[in-house]
Amino acid sequence: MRAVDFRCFSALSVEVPAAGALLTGQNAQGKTSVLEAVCLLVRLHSPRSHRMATMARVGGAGGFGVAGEAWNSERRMKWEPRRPVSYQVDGEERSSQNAYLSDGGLLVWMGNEDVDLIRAGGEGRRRYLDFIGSQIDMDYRRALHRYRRALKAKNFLLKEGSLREAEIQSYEGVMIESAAVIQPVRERIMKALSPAVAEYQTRIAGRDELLELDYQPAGGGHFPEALEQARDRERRQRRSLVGPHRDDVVIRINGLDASDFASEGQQRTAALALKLAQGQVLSAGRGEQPIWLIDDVFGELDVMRRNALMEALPQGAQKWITTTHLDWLDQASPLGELARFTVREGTLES
Ligand SMILES: Nc1ncnc2c1ncn2[C@@H]1O[C@H](COP(=O)(O)OP(=O)(O)OP(=O)(O)O)[C@@H](O)[C@H]1O
Repeated sequence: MRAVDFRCFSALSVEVPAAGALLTGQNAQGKTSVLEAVCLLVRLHSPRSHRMATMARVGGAGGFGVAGEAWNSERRMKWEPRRPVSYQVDGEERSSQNAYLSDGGLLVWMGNEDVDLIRAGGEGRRRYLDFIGSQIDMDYRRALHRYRRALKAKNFLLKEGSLREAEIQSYEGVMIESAAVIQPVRERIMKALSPAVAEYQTRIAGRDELLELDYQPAGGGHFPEALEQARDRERRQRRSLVGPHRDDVVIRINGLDASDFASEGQQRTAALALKLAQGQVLSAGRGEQPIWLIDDVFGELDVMRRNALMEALPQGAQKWITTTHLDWLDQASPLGELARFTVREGTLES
């Protein structure tokens, strides 16, 4: 993988074997940025920022580029201010993000902030579902994009108290069409996730802990009717109140809502279980292993969970793991075969 003017790296070049890489370094040296570059190359997406401009190196030429071999093809993306983003596969320009991603690879990102999937509001859980849906189903990705655009336009009109009712209704038409793709896929994903998450929770906790996922589509899954019923309220409150952007997933452990009742340890275990299950559903959906980007997780876990996580990660999959120290790594561990690098002030040494 190579990157130019990306975050703190003026030039980054790293050859990684099929097993993956273990990146060690103190805080603020560039470890997460390496994972972020891989994430961008594979999914054109950063878990840290929606704004490409933040990824261009401060003090650099203004733009950035990322390139690398993945899935038997050479992939490149280049971002420059005020220019269309360039996406290339094997030297050929791809016209859009969708075209670039259509034969791209799968990916799971794990980080300590994953605990917010349990603790925080529904937005993170929707993003978690969307990340799966967008990787296994291009129609889902397209529908989500259309839905978001129509929602934004509708909210704009509602906010200005606009009387352009016909226009609002045409955006609602697009939202209804897109929701008819989004919600059934979310439901399917939830069905595939539920047993996997429950199994990982018990495995990582080391005891029986019943973890249940309960998908709650906003409006009870009957979007057009819910929209009709919410019409006056939406006009009064000047914003969209129903639809897939309000769907949620309630997570219960032993019958109790995990955000309110689970212990810190149970929540951390559930976050790991959700990500492991994400990987399982992705590989079942596409018949190949995702790349695992694991940011600073191992050093923060207790021995039992760390060992359980190590064993639960699929053996054949490529893993990129960052850590500030290697005290936790047993030489006999399956992660021992990963290539090792030290990250120091925006440089990488083997
Ligand atoms: N666009 C940018 N240009 C230059 N430097 C940046 C840019 N964005 C972030 N940085 C800096 O890059 C450095 C490395 O950040 P990164 O998050 O990759 O570090 P890290 O090694 O993962 O740290 P930690 O262990 O604390 O998570 C930080 O000092 C950060 O402020």
